[in-house]
Amino acid sequence: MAASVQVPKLKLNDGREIPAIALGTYLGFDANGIIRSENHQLRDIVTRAIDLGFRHFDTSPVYHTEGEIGEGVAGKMSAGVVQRGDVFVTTKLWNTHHRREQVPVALRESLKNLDMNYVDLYLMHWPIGVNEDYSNNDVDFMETWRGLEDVQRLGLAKSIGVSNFNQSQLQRLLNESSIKPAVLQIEVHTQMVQAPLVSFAQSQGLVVMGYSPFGSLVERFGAPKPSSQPLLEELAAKYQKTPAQVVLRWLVDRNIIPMPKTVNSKRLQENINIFDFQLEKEDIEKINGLDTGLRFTLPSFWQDHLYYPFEKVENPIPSPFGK
Ligand SMILES: NC(=O)C1=CN([C@@H]2O[C@H](COP(=O)(O)OP(=O)(O)OC[C@H]3O[C@@H](n4cnc5c(N)ncnc54)[C@H](OP(=O)(O)O)[C@@H]3O)[C@@H](O)[C@H]2O)C=CC1
Ligand SMILES: O=C1CO[C@H](CO)[C@@H](O)[C@@H]1O
Repeated sequence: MAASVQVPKLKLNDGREIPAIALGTYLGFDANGIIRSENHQLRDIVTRAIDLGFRHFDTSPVYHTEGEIGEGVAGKMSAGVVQRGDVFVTTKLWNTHHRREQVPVALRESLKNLDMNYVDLYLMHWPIGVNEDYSNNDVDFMETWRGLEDVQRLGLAKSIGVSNFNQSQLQRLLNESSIKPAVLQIEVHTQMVQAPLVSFAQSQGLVVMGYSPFGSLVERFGAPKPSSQPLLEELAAKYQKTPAQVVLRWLVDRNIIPMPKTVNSKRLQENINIFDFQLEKEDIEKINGLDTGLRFTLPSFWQDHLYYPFEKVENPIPSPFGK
């Protein structure tokens, strides 16, 4: 059996610590909507991940993976491998629950799915509020934030933060919040380097979590495979690592928490074996140079929403959620 990796931790502005890599658990999307785990695939990968040293799991009620994360963690707790305090669980508030009084209701539902009595980190998934039928509403994300402050005070979430906020939204949140956000979760990969937003958030004391770290590597939307990216191949040979490991380390060396998703045991092991090397500064800069500003998560169907965080496009894609 592979040895367990000792994952370092970063300090949050609320005094707590957060493991420096998380396992992503969004299984993707097909014609039937969000793909669900079958045959306990996700529970088993969480179990394996704990054996390998992963201690941080990222989910959301829209991923339908909270239940199997809870089962995987509970199994390892029963086996005496970890205690609840050794594991860091991040989940998110979905857009249909942005009114202040809906926040504890939504989090209690997530806790029921997880079979836990608190989460380590609760993130506002988007600054965008929608009604049950997915029509837009104009609930101010500051109202929603008051709800996140409430659940932290109630002890249901140890730390709170946001995802998919742009810089001006984050600035407003910092100006108007009673409890400052501890984390900003955004898309970060070699084609979406996010230098200005990352440095702004870090300068304000937030820890940045980078989602879709392989966004530009995997073969989707015609993007090249890792092996076809000459710079990453070259660096992989230099550091005796794989291109995927070089990319994950590039995030770690920028003090960003990578959150790679895999349901493959071999790649799981590959993705956590990144704490025994470090990229030289000039190599970090070379990778920064791959930036094209390409977003994979671009929900342009929400672009007429008052709090849509990204640039608008000419032809918005149809919404996969209701109307
Ligand atoms: N806050 C937000 O709005 C968002 C948050 N997220 C979070 O971030 C996580 C990660 O992002 P995600 O979009 O899933 O994409 P990733 O960038 O993690 O890419 C996942 C893909 O990469 C493959 N892969 C994993 N490891 C390797 C490797 N070592 N070499 C080659 N290919 C590999 C996976 O395949 P396989 O499984 O077969 O290995 C899968 O196809 C999500 O799971 C979710 O938790 C994601 C999107 C938005
Ligand atoms: O986290 C995410 C992944 O999937 C969701 C649904 O497709 C996205 O909206 C979201 O940001």
